[in-house]
Amino acid sequence: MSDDQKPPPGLDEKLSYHTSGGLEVEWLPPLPIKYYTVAHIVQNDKILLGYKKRGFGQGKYNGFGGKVEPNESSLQAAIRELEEEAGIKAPLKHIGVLLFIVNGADKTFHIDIYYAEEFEGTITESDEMKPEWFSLSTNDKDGLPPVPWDKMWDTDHCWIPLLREGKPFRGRADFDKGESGVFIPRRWWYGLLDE
Ligand SMILES: Nc1nc2c([nH]c(=O)n2[C@H]2C[C@H](O)[C@@H](COP(=O)(O)OP(=O)(O)OP(=O)(O)O)O2)c(=O)[nH]1
Repeated sequence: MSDDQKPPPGLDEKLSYHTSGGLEVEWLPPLPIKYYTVAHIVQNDKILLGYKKRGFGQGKYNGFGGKVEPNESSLQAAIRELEEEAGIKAPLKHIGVLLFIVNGADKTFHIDIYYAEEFEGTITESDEMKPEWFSLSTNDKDGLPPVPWDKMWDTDHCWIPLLREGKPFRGRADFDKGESGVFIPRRWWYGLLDE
């Protein structure tokens, strides 16, 4: 197996190589794990994302999520965060894991990634997120804007398309933090879970 095909430290399941980058640098050393969630509504060719108004990742578009609290499961946290941040309830399905590490930080983010094709309730803006629909298709018929990749976490383009296909995946993305506080992707790897 060539170096780029080999899963990174921390991903122990049986995976088929999907994509990678930043191979010229080493993976960052392991750090204690903290659990997070991120959830998306995906309906055919459209995806619901939120513009993050404050906190970590401010100014970026992302799915809805946050920290898993001590007395809840990851799925419970994902459902709670989706309701708090977008005002809706959805039958979320687990599809991916992203290990996210920032150079110089004190923890590894283990991010459980969820999606659902349906939801209940009215999509509502919250203090933290402004929800908006985007098109995953290159020739959208509904007049929706395309997914704003340049305003999202770098490397999300590696796995967002897998949500539409319902393909389980695992990945790792290490980032450096630039002087102006921008996050610069350092090394990343994504694989599909062997079914
Ligand atoms: N799509 C994507 N999401 C990421 C990446 N890195 C990263 O931390 N996230 C997500 C995981 C969490 O949903 C969110 C960080 O959690 P947060 O900062 O919102 O958590 P929080 O404690 O403020 O949230 P909360 O529990 O107070 O609502 O960002 C990434 O590379 N891609």
